Amino acid sequence: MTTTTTLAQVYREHPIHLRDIIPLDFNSIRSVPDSHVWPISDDFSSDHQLMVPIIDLKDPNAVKLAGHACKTWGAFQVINHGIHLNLLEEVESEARRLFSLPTQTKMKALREPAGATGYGLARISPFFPKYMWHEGFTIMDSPTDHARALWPTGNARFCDVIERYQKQMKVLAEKLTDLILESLAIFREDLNWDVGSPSTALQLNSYPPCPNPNRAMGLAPHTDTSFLTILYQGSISGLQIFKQGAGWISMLPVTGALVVNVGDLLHILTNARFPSVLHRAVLNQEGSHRVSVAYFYGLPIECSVSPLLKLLDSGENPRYRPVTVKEYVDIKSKYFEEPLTSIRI
Ligand SMILES: C=C1C[C@]23C[C@H]1CC[C@H]2[C@@]12CCC[C@@](C)(C(=O)O1)[C@H]2[C@@H]3C(=O)O
Ligand SMILES: O=C(O)CCC(=O)C(=O)O
Ligand SMILES: [Fe+2]
Repeated sequence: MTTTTTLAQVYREHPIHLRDIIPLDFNSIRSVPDSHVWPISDDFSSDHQLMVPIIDLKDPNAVKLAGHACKTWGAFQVINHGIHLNLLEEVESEARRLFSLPTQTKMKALREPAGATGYGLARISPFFPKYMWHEGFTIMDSPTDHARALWPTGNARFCDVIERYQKQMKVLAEKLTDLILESLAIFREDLNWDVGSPSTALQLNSYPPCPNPNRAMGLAPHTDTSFLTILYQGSISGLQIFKQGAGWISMLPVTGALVVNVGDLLHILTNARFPSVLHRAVLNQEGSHRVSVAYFYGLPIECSVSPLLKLLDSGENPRYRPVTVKEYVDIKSKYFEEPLTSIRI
């Protein structure tokens, strides 16, 4: 019998300290403690007029537009993506219901130090000197075990909504992957992706109202360890992407739209032609409770990823050595800064 590693198992090999998992009790806090104060940055509230592209998936030019957006922005928003607004609203409302539970209930689903799923701070917390104004809930595969811990009875609605969302996100992620590959004139046969099923994860993010939103950080700058990420951010702004030469740019919410981010695996595959986008979440000035839902779509864990030779111009060398997804997740868990530099040739 062959045993296949899962994404959750890879993260299990990188345990983190409980103090980097347990969020603040945001309900009872009246001021920002020093542990959560970040240096003031003038670009917290970006006022750039630049607009990240919004692509209609039914547009006959969608392939070209997606390629251009990946190249120049590393992100775009999609409309007409086939996911009903109803389901988006349901998943947001289930996320809100979860994060509104009393702290001691949420602690029943706390992520274990050597675990990948459950309630807790973002995995990247240990890499920053200050804590984030954030609580998250990570789901890989089935939501049932954690849901039962939170709601011993009456968890059917949560599980039903999450499972429907996971299924539909997978279909959309595959559609977007085909679109992006087509923009590069790459066929699936050029790839070695048949070595297992895609590695996926669903992350519910919560940014509670903050007494001093300019001094705290929602989610610190990072790139996603995925091929692509599909994010639903509801109607409250907070997501910013970093654009070389322009700085931090707000990704303004568009009703029913989904944000697509280029992740590190697509970056490696395209030899940085489609660079993974640095992004962060800043806090809401009006004191609203922001919630977002991210679906990480990755390649099979045993899949080897390297720059596609077909994409290289004459004289262009591959910048990265081949890595398996497992190896890359390992590297990123150890060297959060510059993980891509550590695999440079
Ligand atoms: C499949 C993934 C992707 C993870 C790790 C694991 C589960 C949770 C994801 C996030 C979600 C929040 C931001 C991030 C940076 C974090 O801290 O946890 C993400 C990270 C990554 O993209 O690396
Ligand atoms: O909440 C957001 O807008 C960003 C979330 C994010 O970047 C993530 O979950 O990886
Ligand atoms: Fe992210």
